[in-house]
Amino acid sequence: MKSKSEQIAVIGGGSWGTALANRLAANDHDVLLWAYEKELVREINTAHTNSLYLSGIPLQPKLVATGDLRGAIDGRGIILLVTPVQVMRGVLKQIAPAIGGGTVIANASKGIELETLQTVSQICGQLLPPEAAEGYVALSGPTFAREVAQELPSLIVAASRVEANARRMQAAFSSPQFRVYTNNDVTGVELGGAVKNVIAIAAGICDGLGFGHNARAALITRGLAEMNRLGRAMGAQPATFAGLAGMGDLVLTCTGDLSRNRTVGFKLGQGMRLADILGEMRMVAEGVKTAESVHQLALRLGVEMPIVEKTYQILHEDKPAREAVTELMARDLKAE
Ligand SMILES: NC(=O)C1=CN([C@@H]2O[C@H](COP(=O)(O)OP(=O)(O)OC[C@H]3O[C@@H](n4cnc5c(N)ncnc54)[C@H](O)[C@@H]3O)[C@@H](O)[C@H]2O)C=CC1
Ligand SMILES: O=C(CO)COP(=O)(O)O
Repeated sequence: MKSKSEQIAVIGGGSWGTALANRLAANDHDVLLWAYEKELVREINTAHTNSLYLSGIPLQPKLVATGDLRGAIDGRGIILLVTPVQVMRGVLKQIAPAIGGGTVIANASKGIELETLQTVSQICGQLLPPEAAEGYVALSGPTFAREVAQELPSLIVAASRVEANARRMQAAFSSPQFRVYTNNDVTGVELGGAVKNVIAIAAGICDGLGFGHNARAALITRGLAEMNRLGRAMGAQPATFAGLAGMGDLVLTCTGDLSRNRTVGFKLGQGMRLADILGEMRMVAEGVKTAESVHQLALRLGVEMPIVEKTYQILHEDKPAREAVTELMARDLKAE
């Protein structure tokens, strides 16, 4: 299965941007990776490694990095966004004037902008030409960057309202180890990726408190119910949440030790302070800010999301984790 060679810009040289750029380069596409850190540009181009975010993984020698954001997108048919969501608008504003309507814009980042409560597709809708925004592709699923970079079998969803664009991303990425499904539910795929990070923090807290397997399984299941409720209020298709970008990613991130969000929660559950946890991390745990975004969205839309609410209170209002769990368990008894 060999796709036509594409000219692709990947915006964001963190672990996921690098793993995806490497996957595309392995498929013989012409890939230019924009990295924020100058030393990383040099390292990727000379040593073909990314020791800051993906240590120990040899990268494709043909993968080229640049520190020039505007130059990175010049002449590229596909632009793949992979910066943390909270800086996405600032990055997009710099390149938006140079993006033509025919360019395919894809995004692999997971979260909701705190200031506006918008998803990345909504941000693109504000900043990009209508044709580019309409053809937006959301990439999401259970995919730890390190495992994708190690070429371990992984599955992901490419969702777009323009089917040809979802198929184009599917063809560009697919390999015997990387299987891409298409989907047309952009909202559902984006919400799945954003909400699961918050529930993963909650699952980490639960494990850090030593609450056992029953509690974790219950949290994943009720977390999925909350994801579904928010999705329904925002026009997503319920079936999406039973798929890779919903259940799949929720299970991965709530149970996998490679998850940064789960790790933040685990340390909180063990009694560490959030500021100290984040102070030790170079990488991003999107769920920390997205907990507040999703909590605000739920309030605005009148959607009941008790796990998200308690996670937000633990993270941002200093609520003791044990107290939050006691409150969750004491909620009115009801039918499932
Ligand atoms: N790492 C993973 O396994 C996966 C990550 N994601 C998502 O991908 C997105 C990017 O995460 P990672 O690649 O993991 O990042 P990372 O945590 O590995 O690295 C942080 C990234 O943020 C960039 N950055 C920091 N400050 C910046 C600024 N002011 N402007 C622009 N860039 C800045 C850094 O250059 C680096 O690329 C997130 O939304 C994450 O949820 C999605 C699937 C898998
Ligand atoms: O989204 C991810 C896997 O699908 C990565 O999760 P973390 O950001 O929690 O590491």
